[in-house]
Amino acid sequence: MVFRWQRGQAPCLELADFEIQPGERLFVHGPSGSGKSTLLGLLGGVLRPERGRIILQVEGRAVELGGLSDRERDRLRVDHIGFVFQQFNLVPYLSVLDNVCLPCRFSARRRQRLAGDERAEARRLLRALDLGPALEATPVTRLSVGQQQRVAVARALIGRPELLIADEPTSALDAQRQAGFLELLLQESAASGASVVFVSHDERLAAHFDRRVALAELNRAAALAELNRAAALAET
Ligand SMILES: Nc1ncnc2c1ncn2[C@@H]1O[C@H](COP(=O)(O)OP(=O)(O)OP(=O)(O)O)[C@@H](O)[C@H]1O
Repeated sequence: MVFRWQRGQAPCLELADFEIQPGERLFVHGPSGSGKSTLLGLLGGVLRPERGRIILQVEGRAVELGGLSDRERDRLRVDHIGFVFQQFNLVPYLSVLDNVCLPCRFSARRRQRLAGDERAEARRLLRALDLGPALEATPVTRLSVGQQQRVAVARALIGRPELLIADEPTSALDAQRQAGFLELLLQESAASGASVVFVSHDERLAAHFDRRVALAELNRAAALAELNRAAALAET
């Protein structure tokens, strides 16, 4: 699969084939600027590859993202993929509980999986992520960064999406809180059976996952750039 941000420029990503198993927790690492967020954008159908295919297994069907219209891709994303972004992207004027329930407002599929009781499930997730009832009605802007991160995880997991995509959600936490937060994220995603793709430049976090992969191992574009740099250095 090949992706470039601008025509005529070198590809940002040129990936060899790779697969993520259902329920597998994958850790992808690479230095800043190596294309981690770009990879997640492609997996989530927010970006389109120039060549190659991205196939998701949903409800026993193999769905190729490139074969869908924009609307179908949006629908697939909201029904089957949970995102945790670097900046969380919580809605500032909504309470904690309403932020967590938000995906269910847009997805009948997620509501169905919860038999329609999304507020009860939002509360269960918040408790599991160590956020007590006193916080439910609080506007998210009054939470600490660590609390906002956990709200973002609860929102991504509500309605049991098959895939959880997380983009450096621990970058603002100290080492001890990172470990606790990751345990919670992985426990909850395991409970809902979701596959997890988690990207970070911090390789210490890899031990928490089933499999780790360096983006450079997958990315021929990065490998080529590295070879060219090495060749240029050897010439000087
Ligand atoms: N919207 C964009 N338009 C053009 N180029 C972009 C855009 N977003 C990212 N890039 C470029 O793509 C490359 C990979 O960026 P990306 O954000 O995917 O890296 P990253 O590994 O996630 O970095 P970080 O760890 O700093 O978040 C960089 O060279 C970046 O400049």
